[in-house]
Amino acid sequence: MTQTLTLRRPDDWHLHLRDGAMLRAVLPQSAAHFGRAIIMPNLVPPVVTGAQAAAYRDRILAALPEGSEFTPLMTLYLTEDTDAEDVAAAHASGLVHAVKLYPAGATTNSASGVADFDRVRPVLDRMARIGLPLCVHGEVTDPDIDIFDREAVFIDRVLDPIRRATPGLRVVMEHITTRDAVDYARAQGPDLGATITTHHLVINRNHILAGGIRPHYYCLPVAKREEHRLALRAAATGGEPRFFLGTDSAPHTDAGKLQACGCAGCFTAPNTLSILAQVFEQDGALDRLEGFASLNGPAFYGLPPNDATITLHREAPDYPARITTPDGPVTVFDPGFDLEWRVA
Ligand SMILES: NC(=O)N[C@@H](CC(=O)O)C(=O)O
Ligand SMILES: [Zn+2]
Ligand SMILES: [Zn+2]
Repeated sequence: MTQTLTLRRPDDWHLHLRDGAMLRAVLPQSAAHFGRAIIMPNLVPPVVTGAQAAAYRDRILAALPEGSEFTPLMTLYLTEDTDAEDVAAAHASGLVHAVKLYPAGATTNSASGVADFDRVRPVLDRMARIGLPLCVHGEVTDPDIDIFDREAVFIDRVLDPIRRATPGLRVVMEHITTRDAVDYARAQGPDLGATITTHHLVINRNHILAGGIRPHYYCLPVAKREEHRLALRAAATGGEPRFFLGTDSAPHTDAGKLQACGCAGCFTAPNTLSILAQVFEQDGALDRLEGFASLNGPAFYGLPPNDATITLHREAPDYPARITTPDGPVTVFDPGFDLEWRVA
């Protein structure tokens, strides 16, 4: 039995670091294991302009623990008023690596997102020309659409039409949760990638709702039926280059999660790699973990893989059930089974 696993240092292609005290509390958790991360721009107010992204990057760098080698890769939050010139300049300077599309109202802090997709057409056309990827939260917001169908309907009604109208646009389907998304992604060319979270490889909707409601498993897009989880497992562990890790680690305080209308998001940064090693081993694919976590993402984003490596040992990891922050405790995602791999 393999006792030690060494891989190129992984990257996280979808991460929420928040700001202020929460940023300082959660950043060390990601910086301990990951080389780089695509930083989500859904702050309050959102990170819309290049100047705001530069200032946010500076706050992240200032919050990094001494000696840490973590590089934040910044994104811009697409609004109906986004200026294509500003986006292009922020990309050309090397600051911005993607633009994030939130359908207005789809998820946490998405009120400034896009409702009328015609209004962002000039920005999308410009992005296609300069090769800047669009990261997409893929759920429709129509209240008449069942929440478990919102991803599949988004692919048909929004994503595919946008891609047809903007040839050459590079798109990342973020945090996919359905067999429909896996099948769609597989049928596209190399200008389409898809991130998969750690928690969607582990939980289905029963984990949230059966035998009592478990708010710490509630995230968006919400976990679906078991058949969808199995499709995601096959996609993540199957070695196809279009699928890569984006943890969507999304910290909320327990007070925010545990209320009558609780926040969406799972905080997985502290134990993501331990969980992934176990998931890949269960599926007989330990040799493919490096592709998923460390190679496929950089290849899509046109960056070299990290030179540094990370080693895991077969040993129970040691992480707290919740971390303390000045804003209150934040519960770490519980995979529901004992973990066997520890990051050295
Ligand atoms: N995934 C979530 O459930 N929440 C994210 C937003 C997002 O990624 O949609 C957050 O910012 O809390
Ligand atoms: Zn999202
Ligand atoms: Zn997210």
